[in-house]
Amino acid sequence: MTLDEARALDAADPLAPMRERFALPEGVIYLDGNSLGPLPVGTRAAMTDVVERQWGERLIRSWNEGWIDAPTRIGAKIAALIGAAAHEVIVGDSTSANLFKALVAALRIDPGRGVVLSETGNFPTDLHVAEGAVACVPGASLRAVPRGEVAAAIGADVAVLMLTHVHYKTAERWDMAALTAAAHAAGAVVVWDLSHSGGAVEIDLSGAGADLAVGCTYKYLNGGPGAPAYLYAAERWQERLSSPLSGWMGHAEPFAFADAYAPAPGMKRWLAGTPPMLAMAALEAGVDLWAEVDRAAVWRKSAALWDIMAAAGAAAGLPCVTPADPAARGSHISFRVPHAFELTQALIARGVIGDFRAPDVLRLGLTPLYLSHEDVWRAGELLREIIADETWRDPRYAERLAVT
Ligand SMILES: Cc1ncc(COP(=O)(O)O)c(C=O)c1O
Ligand SMILES: Nc1c(O)cccc1C(=O)C[C@H](N)C(=O)O
Repeated sequence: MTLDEARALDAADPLAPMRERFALPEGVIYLDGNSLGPLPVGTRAAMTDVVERQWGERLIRSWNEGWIDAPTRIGAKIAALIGAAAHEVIVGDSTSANLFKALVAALRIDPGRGVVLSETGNFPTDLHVAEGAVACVPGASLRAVPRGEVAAAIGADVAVLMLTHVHYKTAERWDMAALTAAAHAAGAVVVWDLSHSGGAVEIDLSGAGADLAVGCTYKYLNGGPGAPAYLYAAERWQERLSSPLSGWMGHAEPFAFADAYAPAPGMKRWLAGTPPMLAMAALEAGVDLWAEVDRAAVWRKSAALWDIMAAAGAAAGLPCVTPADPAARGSHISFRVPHAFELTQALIARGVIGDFRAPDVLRLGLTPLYLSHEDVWRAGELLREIIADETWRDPRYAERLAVT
């Protein structure tokens, strides 16, 4: 790929105007939208409105003027992105907390089965939360096996298969329909973590016959740092499952102030406490951008950006750990290299922000809403340069950071 070819792709790119909707700093090529999405321009006005007018002027009346329904309203918008029905998704709490709720609820379906099956090397919070969830359910236990052994390990004792659809480090993608079918055939349910796939790849929860899913909104949905996460429960499970975090906002009648808990119908039962409205407002502004784009164009562009960076990585001699088949991966690309940390820091010093995942992965997020083909081409050129001239060996780039 030449610079002119990249520019020709940009000239024909139907998503190119979306770049103006993000407040990205000058001189930065942002390849970390898979960890923290950038600020949408519209979020500023949304935050001003929620603070100045909704909170400042309308005060508590705002709960009846759109706040109380925000978790289901925003959930319905996210549902459209993940192949769910509008009434199957709710927004609230963190992905970690939602995962806990989903796992405990799923473990309680059949007390005769107690195993949560997952993969070793899953995102740490998934395994940590599963450890905590099994400790809350008598007879339950966690079994994590290497990725290649997961399918064969779905035995009669498995209650829940817990998988991250797109792997945070390698971007490997599970075949959602196949794994869901395999789990169902063995009598288990599946909890999918969509954190690295929501807004990154096409998802069809309904088509896959999915049971439960959770996902993060501060990555590809651009909801802001620590934005509330989402939880999906297929309609067929909604009245049978309830949340172990049985808080008042999940009650059928929160303002009856009853002593005894009675779960709300539908998805509201998964709420625990009061929704964080400032964060909800930012999230909604990010999610609303998705209504304006042709999603098929997003997935196509993601594959084109990937090809540009894969070619640059190959030219630089970097081993790629992300599958080449677009159907088998997410929207980031990862290279395994012993000096990945230093390379990441050297790139950041030159304006290309990616990230490092310990111990040896350089990870680059390819987000079609605000990256051009030229951006990715330039980032690839810089990567080749830094490797060729060995600037990454500068001792400054070895200084460790608390958050990577
Ligand atoms: C697969 C996966 N699950 C969950 C999370 C995050 O969970 P939380 O928002 O609770 O920190 C991340 C990233 O932070 C992730 O990559
Ligand atoms: N949530 C994060 C944070 O608070 C600080 C730094 C990174 C994150 C992340 O989201 C990490 C991300 N899930 C990952 O895939 O590595």
